[in-house]
Amino acid sequence: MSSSKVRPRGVPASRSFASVPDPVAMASAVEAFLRAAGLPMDDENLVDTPKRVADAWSREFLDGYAQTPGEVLGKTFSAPRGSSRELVVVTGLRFHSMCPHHLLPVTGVAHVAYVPGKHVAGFGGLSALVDCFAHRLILQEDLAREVAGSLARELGSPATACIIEAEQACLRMRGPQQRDAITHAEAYEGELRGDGALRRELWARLGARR
Ligand SMILES: Nc1nc2c(ncn2[C@@H]2O[C@H](COP(=O)(O)OP(=O)(O)OP(=O)(O)O)[C@@H](O)[C@H]2O)c(=O)[nH]1
Ligand SMILES: [Zn+2]
Repeated sequence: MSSSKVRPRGVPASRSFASVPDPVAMASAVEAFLRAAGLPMDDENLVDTPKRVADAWSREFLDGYAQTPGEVLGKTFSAPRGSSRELVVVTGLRFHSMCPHHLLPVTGVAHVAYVPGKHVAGFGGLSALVDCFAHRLILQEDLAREVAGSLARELGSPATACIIEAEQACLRMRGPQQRDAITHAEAYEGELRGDGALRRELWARLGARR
């Protein structure tokens, strides 16, 4: 069977992906796109562009499809018992992504919080978890939901949150031309879903960093 028929590891069956990335076919498609835009493909700055674009997209911008949350979280540790099961908050996790509608960049920061259940994650794993979903074609709201949801599942956590602040090139550079716009999205799971004391504590701690 050709490798192009194999769905990447970690891609849920509910999502339809025709194949794993094929950088050679991607490069030809980029070349066809540039030619169709009327650009001279013998220009020294364009001649290698199709390959550069295909490499960047297949290796960096879409590599999240080949990852699973469990793998990228890496080694987890048994949660400390008793009173130390308090809210863990990690702010300012920088990420980049590509918007699914215009294929333009989104850059931003994610703030991730959870109450340890059975396991705690290494902080590096939390950053990798954000990238695992950011490096797919995903809406910002879904990015927040996927991070909060997978953290709850993988760590057996009773409360998780992911808050995203981003700069969307499709809002800043085209269409509405809102050069200063910052978009916000948040997602909560478990005990953080309700607007109670834990949610207030989270926002107090997020507010303290500003
Ligand atoms: N909610 C949400 N919207 C997004 C995200 N990324 C891009 N968009 C928006 O999706 C919309 C796509 O709208 P369309 O009407 O199909 O495209 P468009 O005519 O180019 O839209 P305008 O940007 O309004 O000119 C745009 O308004 C984008 O700003 C995201 O992560 N979340
Ligand atoms: Zn867009």
